Order: sequence, then C-alpha cells, then structure tokens
Amino acid sequence: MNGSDNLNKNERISGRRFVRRMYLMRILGTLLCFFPILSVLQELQRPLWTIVLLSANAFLWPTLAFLRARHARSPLNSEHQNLVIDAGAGGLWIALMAVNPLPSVVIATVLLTDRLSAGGFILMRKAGLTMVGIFLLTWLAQGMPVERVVTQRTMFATLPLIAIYLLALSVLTDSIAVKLRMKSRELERIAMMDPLLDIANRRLLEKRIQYELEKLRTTPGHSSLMFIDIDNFKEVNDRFGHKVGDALLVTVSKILHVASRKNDTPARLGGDEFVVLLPDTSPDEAHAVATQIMNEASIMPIVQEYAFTCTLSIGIASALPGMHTVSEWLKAADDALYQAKRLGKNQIYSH
Ligand SMILES: Nc1nc2c(ncn2[C@@H]2O[C@H](COP(=O)(O)OP(=O)(O)OP(=O)(O)O)[C@@H](O)[C@H]2O)c(=O)[nH]1
Repeated sequence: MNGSDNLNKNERISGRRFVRRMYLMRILGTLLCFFPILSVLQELQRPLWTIVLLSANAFLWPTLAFLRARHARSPLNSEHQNLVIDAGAGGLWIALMAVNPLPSVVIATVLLTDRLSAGGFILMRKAGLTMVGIFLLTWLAQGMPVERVVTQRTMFATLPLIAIYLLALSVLTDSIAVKLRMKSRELERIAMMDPLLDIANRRLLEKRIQYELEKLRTTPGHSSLMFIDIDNFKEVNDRFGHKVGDALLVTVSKILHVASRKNDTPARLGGDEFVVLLPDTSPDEAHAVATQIMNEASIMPIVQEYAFTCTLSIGIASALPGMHTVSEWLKAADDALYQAKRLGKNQIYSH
C-alpha cells in the first residue's frame, strides 16, 4: 500500500465518521423542524401532499441521505451534497410556510450555521444560494404569500428546535474542537521528535537549552551538555549496510534514554551525533553519566553479531557564567568532542 492509498483510506474513514455524525444530527434536525413546519402548514390549510412530503423529509430522508453517502465513492462529497439538499428543502418549507417569521428565521439560521460548522464558508454559501433559489421558485409560483402572525402553538413548536438543536450543535462543535486540539498537540510532538528514533530532535533540544540558560541566569548552578558521536560510523554503514547503521543509531538512542534521568534531554542532532542536556549536573556527575553510557555502548548487541566493536566519543561542557546563547554552549560541547576524537576516540573529554 503506498502513501496515496493510505491517504485515501484515512479520508474514507474520516468521511464515514462524518457521515455517521451527520446522520444523527439530521435525524434530530428534521424531527425538530417537523413540528413547527407542520403547525404552520395546518394553520395555512395547505394540501395533504405537503404534509406527506414533510413527513418523508423528516422520517425517510435522514436514512436515505445516510445510505446515499455511505455507499458513495467519496462519502464526504456525498454528505456535502446532502447538506446542500437539506438547505434546498429548508427553502421549500420556508416558502410553503408563507415566510412565517419565527420558524422561517430559526430554520434558515440553523441550516446555515450547521453548514458553516460542517464544511466552512464555501459549503455555507452553496447551501445558502440553493436555499434562496428554491425558496424564490416556490414562493413566486405560489404568488408570494406572507404570513406575519406567529401563533402560540407555532411558537411552542419552534422552541425545542432553538434550544435542543443549538445545544446539540454546540456539543458537536466542542467535540470537534477537542479532537483538533489533540491532533495539533500530536503534530507539535512529532515536529519535536527525530523521524527515525524515539528521541528529541535539534528543535526541541535547542528550546530546552535556551530554557536552561535562562534558568541559570536567575538561579546560578551547574548544568552540563554532553556531545556524543559514534566512532567510525561511516565504516559501519560501508561494511554492514545502512540498515545495520540505522539499528545502531536506535541502540545508541535507547542507551541514552536509559542513562538519562527525568529532567535530562537526550536528543539527536543529525547523522550519528547525539546530545544530552543534563540540568543541575556538575562536571563530575556528567562524567559519571558519560562513563555509564560508554559502558553500555561497549556491549552493543547489533554490532557484536558481526564481531565488530563500536565505540563512542563524548565531549562534555558545563555552562559558564558568560555563556548566553544556545550555539555557544553547543559549540563548547562540540569542541570537547573534537578533543576526544583527536586524542584517539573511544573516550570522554570534559572542558
Ligand atoms: N545508517 C545511517 N547512516 C547515516 C544516517 N545519517 C547519516 N549517516 C551516515 O553517518 C556517517 C557519519 O560519518 P562521520 O561522523 O562523518 O564519520 P565517522 O565514520 O563516524 O568518523 P568519526 O566521527 O571521525 O569517528 C556518514 O557516512 C553518513 O552517511 C542515518 O540516518 N542512518
């Protein structure tokens, strides 16, 4: 299955969910509209066929619309068409009610706000134009009747539509907003993680380093930054292939996770370079953590399989009082790493 298949599948799943949600909302909406419209049609002594049509709209249409969208190639598009048809039906009923003010305004408002929340401004405009078009055709064909009086019966029949439907619409909008918030948090988290490893990326690391520097400015103390590089990683790739190289990166990131404490931030800068931010950690304590990492790395299983030992070089730099920027601190740790490499690799060098 390729990426576009996955995308289509996700679209279909979210389309079906949308169709189900709309089915429930349509059942509720057409039922609540049924009573005020029926009340006005009876008061205006409209012919029997209008009542039969209204009943079909209220009790058959929601299921027909659901089945139509469910079996469509694109449930989402089909449901959007259903929403436009709903608006057209609204225009028809407003005309047949001779524009009786209370139910007409409430039905038109409910239909438009509902379309806005379901499909944005474009759907609302399409629905609005359809509603006005069908309204005008029906109304003109009838000789433009106007019924200004709202009876008490029609008023009471309209109240549940105002109260219940708007409440249901608010609940629905809130649940969509909650889901969007969760999605956005998830996207934010993904944007801060390395795409290959379950570890922070440079973006998140730099944010944390910045925070740490600001904290040290107000509360002086010791914090350390550890720069880690796999020795001869290029050779691992060249001799055993990129898959083994990737597996080695995963193992190193796991070792860093295990060695890290709750407030530490292990991160991958890119390639075979890792950094661990160690807040409230003296140079000696940082050295102890680095030694633990080196010990774990010396028994890395993946490379042992190929009778090849892989080692790490680690550079440590503590934050100094004059250090103000993230890049200054990172550079100090990188310089320490350079020294470790220069002195023969497989060792820890502290500034
Ligand atoms: N498998 C794999 N390789 C990567 C990835 N990103 C970068 N590399 C490779 O990592 C290697 C990095 O090598 P260097 O750090 O420059 O050199 P080195 O062999 O580690 O040498 P020293 O650092 O001096 O010990 C390059 O060959 C890159 O192609 C990755 O995501 N997966």
